[in-house]
Amino acid sequence: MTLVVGLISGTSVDGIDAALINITGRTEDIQVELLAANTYPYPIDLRSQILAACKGEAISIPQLAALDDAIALCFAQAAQNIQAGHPPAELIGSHGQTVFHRPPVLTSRDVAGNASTTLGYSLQLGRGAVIAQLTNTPTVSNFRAADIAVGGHGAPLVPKVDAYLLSHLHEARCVQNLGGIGNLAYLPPRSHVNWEEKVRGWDTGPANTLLDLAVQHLTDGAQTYDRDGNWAASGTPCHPLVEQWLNQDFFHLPPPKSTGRELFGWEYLQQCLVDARSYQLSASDLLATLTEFTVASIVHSYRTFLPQMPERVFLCGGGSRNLYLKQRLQIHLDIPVLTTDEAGLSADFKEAIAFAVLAYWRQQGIPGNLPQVTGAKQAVLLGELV
Ligand SMILES: Nc1ncnc2c1ncn2[C@@H]1O[C@H](COP(=O)(O)OP(=O)(O)OP(=O)(O)O)[C@@H](O)[C@H]1O
Ligand SMILES: CC(=O)N[C@H]1[C@@H]2OC[C@@H](O2)[C@@H](O)[C@@H]1O[C@H](C)C(=O)O
Repeated sequence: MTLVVGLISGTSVDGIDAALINITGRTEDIQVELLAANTYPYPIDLRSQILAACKGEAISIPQLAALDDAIALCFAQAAQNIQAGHPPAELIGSHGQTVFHRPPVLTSRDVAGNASTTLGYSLQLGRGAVIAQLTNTPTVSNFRAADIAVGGHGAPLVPKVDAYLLSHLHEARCVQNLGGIGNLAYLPPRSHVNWEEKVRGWDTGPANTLLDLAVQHLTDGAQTYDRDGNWAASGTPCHPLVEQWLNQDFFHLPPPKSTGRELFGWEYLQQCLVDARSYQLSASDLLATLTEFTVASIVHSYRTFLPQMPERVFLCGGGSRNLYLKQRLQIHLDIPVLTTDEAGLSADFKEAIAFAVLAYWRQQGIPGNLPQVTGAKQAVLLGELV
C-alpha cells in the first residue's frame, strides 16, 4: 500500500486539484482508494499572471522565474493541506501548470507511411524540486518531457491510467474529459487479446475554454462560467455556425493530436464572435452554439477516428457538471452518457488521481505513456523524481 498525493491545475486555470490516494497493485491489478480531495483556488493576482502567460503576453525571464516559484509554493501548500489528518504521503506527483503547449508538426511521410515530425514542446510551471524541498517528500514532476523527447505530443497522458482504472471486461468504453480542453480515452474490453495496445486517446478540442471566455465577455467578468449550463439551455444553437467552425483543420487531423489554449483561447473566441454577428444571436443563443460546438467536435471525433463506437461514455472534469452539455452529448451520441463517479472514480479529481498514479509508476519503473496515444516512438518512464 502506498500513500501518494496527486496535484494538477488544468487548462481552465481555476485552481489546484489535490488528491490523496492509497495505491495497491501495479497495472492490471492496480486499485486506488481516494482518502481526501480538494481544489485550492489560485490567488486572483497569480491566476491573472498565469492567464497572461498562457495568452502569449510578453514575460521577462526574471518574471517567469518568479511565476514558477509562486506556483511551486501554491502546489506545495496544496500538498500539505490535503494530507492534514492523514499519515504523511510517501510520494507526490505534481503535473504543475501548463502555460505553453506546442504539439509536434508533421513534416513529411515516406513511402512506407512513416511520419517525420518536428519536436513538440510543453511547459509546466511549479518546479518539483521546490515542492519536494518544501514538503520534505519525494516528488515527481515534468511528466510530459520524456514522451515529447521521443517524438510524442506529451499529451494526453491520462489514458493509460483510465485504461487500468476504468476499463471493463466485456464493454467498450470511452472516458471523456471535459476540462478547459476535451480529451478522450477509448478503452476496448479487457477480454480482447492485447487490449492495452488497442487503447486510443487524443484531445478532441475545446470543452469549456471558449464557453468560459464567452461568459466572462458577456458579463464583463462578473461570472466565469455557465453554471450547470443553465444559460446556454435557455438559448437555441445556431447549426450553420457550428458546421462552419467544425471546418477548422484541427478537427480533421487524424490522431495522435493534442491542443491547448494557444489555439482555443481568447483570439479564437474573438473570431467566433465576429462569425456570429451576421446571425444576430442573443447571449443565450451564443452560449448554446458554443456548447453545441464542443458537443459536435466530440461526436465528430468519435465517429471519424474511433475503431468502433463505445457502448457507454463516462464523463469527467468540470464540464461533466454542465447538465445541458451532457444532455446534448447524450442526444447526439445516442449511447448512455454517465460520469466516472458512476464507475467508482471521482469525476472532479480523476486527473489529480492520475498524476498520483503516474508518479507511482515512475517510482516503480513502469512507463506511463501509451505510444499509440501520444505518437511517441516508444513507451518511456514519465517524470523527474526529486
Ligand atoms: N457546475 C458546473 N456547471 C457548468 N460548468 C462547470 C461546473 N463546474 C465546473 N464547470 C466547468 O469546468 C471547468 C473546470 O473544469 P476542470 O477543472 O476539469 O478543468 P481543467 O482541469 O482546468 O482542464 P483540463 O482538463 O483541460 O486541464 C470550469 O472552468 C467550468 O467551465
Ligand atoms: C499540455 C496539457 O496540459 N494538456 C492537457 C490539457 O487538458 C486536457 C488535455 O489538454 C490533455 O491533453 C492534457 O491533460 C491531461 C491531464 C492529460 O495529459 O491526459
